[in-house]
Amino acid sequence: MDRDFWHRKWASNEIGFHEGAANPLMLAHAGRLGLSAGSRVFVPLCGKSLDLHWLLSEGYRVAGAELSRIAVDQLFADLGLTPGVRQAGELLHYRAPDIDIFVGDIFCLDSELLGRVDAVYDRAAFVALPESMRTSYAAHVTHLAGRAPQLLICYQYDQALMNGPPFSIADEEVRQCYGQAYALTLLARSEVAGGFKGRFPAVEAVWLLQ
Ligand SMILES: C[S@@+](CC[C@H](N)C(=O)[O-])C[C@H]1O[C@@H](n2cnc3c(N)ncnc32)[C@H](O)[C@@H]1O
Repeated sequence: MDRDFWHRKWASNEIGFHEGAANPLMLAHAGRLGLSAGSRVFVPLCGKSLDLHWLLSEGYRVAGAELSRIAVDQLFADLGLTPGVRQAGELLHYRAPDIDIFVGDIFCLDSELLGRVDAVYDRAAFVALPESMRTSYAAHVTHLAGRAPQLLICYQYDQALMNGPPFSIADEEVRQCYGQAYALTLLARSEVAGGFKGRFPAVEAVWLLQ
């Protein structure tokens, strides 16, 4: 998945991954991240997710990284916020009270620019990347977050039935990518209602990384 793939998706509004409400698994399990008012949650590959709206409404601060400026413009419009925008190295930094979004390749983001992170919420980010990128993505996010706890949601399905993204992630891969830096707890496995894209069975696995 190169950058053009995602830019094309946003340009043609082919964003089937975007959910029309806050993610139920996040709502069910975010409590395990030990957040308190003012905690800053990093959402890698955030798109224009309504999960960010929910995090803000709960009194948390949000930082995100997203390749597409279309997505981030829509995110701020949906939030009813007018961001300040500045160039930050190779990235654009969109900011408004309690929210910072870094627009560009997440691999250009460093921990100094990102700032304090109390937790990471990863939905449709790790699973959006091909296997060849996932090890370096996991290491990068772990480093950016200073090993802050993470809530990670992964799909599991028969990869022979569909090319990703989203990709199917075996438990073993989560352990390989994150097991050195974190203690891992599998919080839940949840059947995707009606199957994946209505075509075949799939499960979502929710991991807590501490
Ligand atoms: C499957 S979408 C998920 C978006 C969001 N997490 C959600 O739940 O709706 C993956 C997102 O990652 C973004 N993306 C892909 N590669 C990226 C990269 N290298 N750096 C930053 N964002 C990237 C894409 O533009 C896309 O919006």
